[in-house]
Amino acid sequence: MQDIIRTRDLAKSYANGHPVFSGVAIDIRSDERVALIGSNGAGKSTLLKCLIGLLPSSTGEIATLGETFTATPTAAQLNRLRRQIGFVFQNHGLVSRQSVLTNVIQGKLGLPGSWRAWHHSTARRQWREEAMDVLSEVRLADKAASRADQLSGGQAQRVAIARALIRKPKLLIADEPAASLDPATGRDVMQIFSDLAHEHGITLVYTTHDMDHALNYSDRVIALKSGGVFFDQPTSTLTRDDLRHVFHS
Ligand SMILES: Nc1ncnc2c1ncn2[C@@H]1O[C@H](COP(=O)(O)OP(=O)(O)OP(=O)(O)O)[C@@H](O)[C@H]1O
Repeated sequence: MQDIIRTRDLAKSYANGHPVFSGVAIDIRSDERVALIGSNGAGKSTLLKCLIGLLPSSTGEIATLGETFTATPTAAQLNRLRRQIGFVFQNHGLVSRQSVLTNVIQGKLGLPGSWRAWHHSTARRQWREEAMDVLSEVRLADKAASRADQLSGGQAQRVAIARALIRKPKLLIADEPAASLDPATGRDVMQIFSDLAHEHGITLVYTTHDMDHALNYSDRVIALKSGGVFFDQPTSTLTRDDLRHVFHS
């Protein structure tokens, strides 16, 4: 299987000099679903951002989606990376006064011809159809005409997943996608996320503090602790006890 993300000897310190992590070597392959875990401040978000070129790393090499760079990608590399990546964050980031359909079509922004994605009325018919297809996949086709601020937290997060999917990404990056949801809704969102990534052959990398979300929706878990990778293992080989060691000294 092809490597989607590969790092060697990756380190990151912020301007204050405190190293967040060092010596990070990971290989994430095509179609894998990877949970990135670690305590608060372990460096999960920092690592995610470095991997996709949104933050400069301090030393080491990164190859993401075939773009190899040290510290930061070039503007052209960043452009190519953005076109192939879908993002979902803890706060869904929908435009509250716009319809669900418009929000999903806006997932096309940044792709060629995307000025037409500002509103569903100017979008290509094909994009409106694609938006309805991805809304069906997250079971929200009946909410297409609703305003985004009329949705529950779980529904909003499902729309955010649809908005990421319409980009037809090779890589989906999700920073704590279920952190603000109640347990049942969080499981529902993670299941949809994990199933759709698998069905579409998209590599999924998500961060979580929830041991069940790490164990139930991934193929592999990478744990950060004490400034480096504590373990990197197939999920099938891990127990809750292994995960507990990540969160306790
Ligand atoms: N912009 C910044 N400038 C300086 N230090 C930062 C900055 N962003 C994060 N840090 C520090 O880097 C470390 C890692 O932060 P990061 O947010 O990556 O951790 P995390 O594992 O994602 O945490 P959480 O689970 O709380 O979201 C923390 O000590 C944090 O205070």
